[in-house]
Amino acid sequence: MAFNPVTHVLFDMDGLILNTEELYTEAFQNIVSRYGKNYTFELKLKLMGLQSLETAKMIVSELELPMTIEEFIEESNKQFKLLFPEAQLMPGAKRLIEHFHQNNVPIGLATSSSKDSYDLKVTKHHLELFDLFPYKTFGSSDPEVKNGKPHPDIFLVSAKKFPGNPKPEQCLVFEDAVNGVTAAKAAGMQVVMVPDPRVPKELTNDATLVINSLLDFKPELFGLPPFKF
Ligand SMILES: O=c1[nH]cc([C@@H]2O[C@H](COP(=O)(O)O)[C@@H](O)[C@H]2O)c(=O)[nH]1
Ligand SMILES: [Mg+2]
Repeated sequence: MAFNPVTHVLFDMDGLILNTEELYTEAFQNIVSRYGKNYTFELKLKLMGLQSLETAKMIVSELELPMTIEEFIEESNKQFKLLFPEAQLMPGAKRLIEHFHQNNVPIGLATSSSKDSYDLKVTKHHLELFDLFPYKTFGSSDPEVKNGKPHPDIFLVSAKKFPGNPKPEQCLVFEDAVNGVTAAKAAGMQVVMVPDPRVPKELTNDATLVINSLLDFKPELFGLPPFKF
């Protein structure tokens, strides 16, 4: 399959740059275990990439938790404070972000996380890397992002921040989540998916390209500067 050349790149964060998907699973399992429930991967698949309020609503209702949305959010925040500061980088993320930076490819962050959640995940260990993103959009706290992924809003808002006003087809998105891939396609962008190995293959079909790890990405496929070694 032939890919179209691009000039700009947008990165998802959770599960793509940082291993925070594992940490979300741990955080939510810790809460729902109190009620003898399971935070299954099937449920997680549906809400990965959604805005945080939507996520909380869905978990409380699908698992029929005997607590309010507000209580669930409060308990989640306690878990996140413990777990997120130790988030680790996913394989190849640092190499790829630094490569684009060094080669003057404009990059933006398009995360569904709120700014507070981003701070918890990034401030302690990863500030230097995330400082390489001149443009960042926080989908759960940016009023311009009216609808979360799988709606296209976050990628359109993110693309608008680049100088020169690139068209959607000039932008390449990196995503791990099915909802993120749907959002990127709806925005008219090509999308490289790096899914969790548990994602059923038929749910990856909409991605322009599926790879196992960011280490496998070849920028020249999309007309971007290749790795020299
Ligand atoms: O197990 C989960 N995964 C992901 C999320 C949601 O996904 C968003 C992260 O998305 P992104 O990959 O766009 O940064 C978070 O804000 C969170 O609401 C979640 O709640 N639970
Ligand atoms: Mg993600």
